[in-house]
Amino acid sequence: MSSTSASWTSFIKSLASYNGDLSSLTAPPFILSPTSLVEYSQYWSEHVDLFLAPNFIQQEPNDIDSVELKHMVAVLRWFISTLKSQYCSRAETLGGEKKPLNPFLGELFVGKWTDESPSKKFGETLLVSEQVSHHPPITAYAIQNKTNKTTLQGYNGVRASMSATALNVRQYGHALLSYENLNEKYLITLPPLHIEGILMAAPFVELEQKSYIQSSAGYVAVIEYSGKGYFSGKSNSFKARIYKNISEAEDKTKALYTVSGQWSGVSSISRGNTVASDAQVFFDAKNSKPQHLTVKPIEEQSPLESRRAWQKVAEAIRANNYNLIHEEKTKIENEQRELRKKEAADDTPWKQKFFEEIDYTTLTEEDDETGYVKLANMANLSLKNVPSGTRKGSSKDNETEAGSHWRFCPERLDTTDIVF
Ligand SMILES: CCC(=O)OC[C@H](C)CC[C@H]1O[C@H]2C[C@H]3[C@@H]4CC=C5C[C@@H](O)CC[C@]5(C)[C@H]4CC[C@]3(C)[C@H]2[C@@H]1C
Repeated sequence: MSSTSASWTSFIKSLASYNGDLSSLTAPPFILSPTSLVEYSQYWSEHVDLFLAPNFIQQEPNDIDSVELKHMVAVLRWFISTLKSQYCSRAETLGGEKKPLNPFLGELFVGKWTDESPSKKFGETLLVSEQVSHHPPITAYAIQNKTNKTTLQGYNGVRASMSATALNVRQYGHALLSYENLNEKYLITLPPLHIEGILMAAPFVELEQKSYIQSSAGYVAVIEYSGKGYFSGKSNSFKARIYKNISEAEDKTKALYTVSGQWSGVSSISRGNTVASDAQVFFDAKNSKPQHLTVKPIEEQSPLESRRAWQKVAEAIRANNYNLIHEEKTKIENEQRELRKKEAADDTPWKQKFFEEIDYTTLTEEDDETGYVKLANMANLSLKNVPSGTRKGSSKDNETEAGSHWRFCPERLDTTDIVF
């Protein structure tokens, strides 16, 4: 048995006593990614043209659909376009899903997408991603395009549990998309997922159950996910239906549009609630090259920036040098422990740079300028700190703890010394 499979076998055995904290797992080096989880926020905008598309969609003279419905279809297309980068990019570049580096409190990842449009109508798009919590791990992010007054903000935390053969992951958090010029906002929830293939040491992500996109214009998209052996038998499958509002979503025959196929491949769209034979191609993930963001060289980065902070660990992982990985990781962990001790002694707790914690259960729709409360109420979603997309009153809407969420503070971006 090779050393790899020997270490993987002992790793699988360790999973039997998995305690629910992913960072506590000491996975063997070949399953470790040299990339920190704080970098995953970039996967929300590797198709900048689709992210900005609604800004360039106007009402046409003999349109059947309202312009808001046309924008809803465009936002669904952008969302579907993010999934392959979010959930398959490690499999494509590293040969399989990997365990990301566990970001330290305050770790930053910033970058920008340059304007690749022929007419230069996009302008620059900035990403700021910050580890706002270490226990539990929570990453908050904002993607801002000032030229078209378009901003995505959101946060993500995961809770995972092992079943016999898969790691089941519940995502906490949401994304909020705002098109200021259109006076439209969208709430996007995050689907549950599971990691299959762990026993064969070839892990990959499969999305499951449902997620929602609620438009401030009332339209709502309900997306159902499935993998091999479900309704289509293919991996990475989904069926999305757009409805006039959440109450009409109770009846599939009221769907205005139905989109179905593979989020990592081709999907098609047709009117109504079935996918007709003359369905049009909706999105083709395999033939839409993602645009990677530009990150400044490590020597120009601040000590809090991810690729500079983890540089030595990332090099050790790429060299498959287990002892050096452990040595360099321990240095970072000890530094962090010392910082926390000093903060506790001086009573100067760490302050998040670009985001603030917020309890939405205390806000009325009018008070909440992010628009989250109004959109969550429109979609009948819980405001509490429960798995993303939990319907109000459902069995999972049971948390007693107040709704601790994270909100972007755009004004802090204007005064920061961080260089993009
Ligand atoms: C089971 C223990 C273990 O370490 O096995 C190693 C395996 C690679 C499986 C565990 C890791 O799998 C990784 C996949 C990661 C998710 C991938 C994409 C996203 C979307 C992004 O927008 C937010 C983060 C999220 C949900 C990642 C969260 C962390 C995951 C589950 C990693 C697991 C530790």
